[in-house]
Amino acid sequence: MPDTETTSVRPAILPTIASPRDLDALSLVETERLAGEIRDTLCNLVSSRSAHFASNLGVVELCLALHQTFDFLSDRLIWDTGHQIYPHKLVTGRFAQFEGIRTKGGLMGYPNPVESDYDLFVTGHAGSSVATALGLASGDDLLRAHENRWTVAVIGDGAFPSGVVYEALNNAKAHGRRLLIVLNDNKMSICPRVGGVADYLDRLRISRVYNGAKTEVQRILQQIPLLGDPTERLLAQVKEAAKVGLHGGMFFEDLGLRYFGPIDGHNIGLMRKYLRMCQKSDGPILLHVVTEKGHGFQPAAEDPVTFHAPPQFRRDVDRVVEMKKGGSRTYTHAASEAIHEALGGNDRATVLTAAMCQGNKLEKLRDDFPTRFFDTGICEAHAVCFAAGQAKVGMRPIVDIYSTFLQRAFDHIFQEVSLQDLPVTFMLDRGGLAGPDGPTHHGVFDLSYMRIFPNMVVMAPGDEHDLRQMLPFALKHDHPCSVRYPKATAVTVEGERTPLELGRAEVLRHGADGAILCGGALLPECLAAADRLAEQGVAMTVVNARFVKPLDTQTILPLIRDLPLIVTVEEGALAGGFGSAVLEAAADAGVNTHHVRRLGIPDSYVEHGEREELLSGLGLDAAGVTRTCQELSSRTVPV
Ligand SMILES: Cc1ncc(C[n+]2csc(CCOP(=O)(O)OP(=O)(O)O)c2C)c(N)n1
Ligand SMILES: CC(=O)[C@@H](O)[C@H](O)COP(=O)(O)O
Ligand SMILES: [Mg+2]
Repeated sequence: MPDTETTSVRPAILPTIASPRDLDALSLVETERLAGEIRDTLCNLVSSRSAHFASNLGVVELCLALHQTFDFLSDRLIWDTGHQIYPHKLVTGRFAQFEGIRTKGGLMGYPNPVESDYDLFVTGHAGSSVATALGLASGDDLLRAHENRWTVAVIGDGAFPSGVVYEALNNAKAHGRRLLIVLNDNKMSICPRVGGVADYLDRLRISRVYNGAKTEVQRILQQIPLLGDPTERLLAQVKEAAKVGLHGGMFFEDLGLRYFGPIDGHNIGLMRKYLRMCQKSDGPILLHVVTEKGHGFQPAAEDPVTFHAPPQFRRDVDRVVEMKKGGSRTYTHAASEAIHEALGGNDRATVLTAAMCQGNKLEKLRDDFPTRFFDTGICEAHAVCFAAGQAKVGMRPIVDIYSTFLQRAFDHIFQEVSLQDLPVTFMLDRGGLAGPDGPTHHGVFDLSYMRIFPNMVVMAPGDEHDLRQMLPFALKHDHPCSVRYPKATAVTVEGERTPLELGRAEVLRHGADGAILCGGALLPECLAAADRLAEQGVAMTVVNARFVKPLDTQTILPLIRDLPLIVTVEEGALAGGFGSAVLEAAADAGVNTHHVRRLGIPDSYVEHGEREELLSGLGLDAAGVTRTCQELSSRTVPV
């Protein structure tokens, strides 16, 4: 791709903002100018690498209004999910480091308390902000009520249907005396938001009740000065307005929250007035703010799906000149094609996504099988129960989901699926290191958490060839199954392959000096390591385990018994993963394991960076596997 065509002017105000308190000196006009500079900075960033974009463009004014109203060194702020945190980072002292965001060693693409006191939790999963904020508000109330600190949760309309939000709303009246929930409604999740809550929010935008309230609240707000004077007397009138039911949002009101809005989330002056009104009031409050995802950059506003996290692109002012092409074919493509074939060949097969239609490349499935495609919204627990229900009555649901997000549904995998022994198939995408999204998105626990459930078959394809066989296998198997694959280019290992059989591994190389047992898609790395070692005269056996459960003990145990060194390899947590399964099986069979080494993710969180560099740092690339085998072979003790 040619060099970026930079059309932006150097920011003048943004570099002077060392902390949000520097925003206090800005006039409204200067604040609006700053909003433009922030947008320009965001545009420049995605000219050099893929990053979350449209969501950030949409919250620039909201972010500025919040920081100009509250002091988030004492008040508390949580951005739900955290993918829209870039403007916040830019005004909380991180402008100078911003260029390196999402690169190894650079700023995280999500909130990170290590970077700033303005970030409270490392997050990346959606929906938890309201509950966490309620806890903060409650704790502050218990510990320092006299300080009148406010807690603000900003949550998007995509995240808002998450079940945990309602669990928190249910408690909000009791504990949220100084809780403000800002509902950022841009009519979008990554794809258009779906479901009854979305419909309700749409109705709130247009209801006549709301229009009446708007007029009334506007009248009161007109009397609230932008800066300075106390507003208590006016709030009494707002309370009255609420009492007589002039507001929309009765659902929230009935739960004990005060509902204000919807208001224009790109009008900084108006938002500051509303926020000040909230600040002078009692919580819990829900402020409904309407924004446009991609605001300020026309192509993103017109196509927020593509521009949620677009590939690198070159722009000319408000125009995309060139967008980096799609790149290589990934395991996600392979899985999506396999699911398409499955639905095509089996009327009982359905596919479920929890708001990741785009990420899982399910658009074609959605269009070709509209009655058997289900988007539950960001509601993973619901998706799993829903799948269990479908399976119970004879369907063959495929839950296509990121490994990390399925963690939300742990208890339902246990109770609704595994305990009932229902034939639900989990296609676990991003099983492994997710790259620039970092620790919130790395899918490194699924082998450990899936393996513990009775009835569950746990598969880890070594390559695309395996993956393509595993889905049809799962759909024929009358029990729960999972198939996990990484966010990586799909590879097919050359040579003759053995057909897939339950609980059977595949031996791809034979060698008497040791064995590499591979549990998943690092298989090409293991084969490359074996090649390098062969060049040095070390002949390694390479096993493609395919099944982490049931484990092929028939193949694996004799190797451990007979060969002088064994290395297990997996792109997952060592605790409880594939290597653990191998050690457990050996221990249970009384086989000595002193010469077994496990390679995988250690007991710590892996930072963000490109997947390849992270794998290399963990010794999980061909060079690392080779190194481990060399080290072991040089101090091999006879078995
Ligand atoms: C538990 C969980 N599931 C799925 C995702 C993937 N995801 C990230 S952002 C997003 C859409 C969020 O929509 P919204 O909250 O409205 O924010 P917007 O991008 O519109 O600003 C989704 C589905 C996630 N981060 N966490
Ligand atoms: C914020 C979020 O959770 C998603 O936008 C995620 O970053 C998508 O990841 P992929 O790029 O791997 O689909
Ligand atoms: Mg949204």
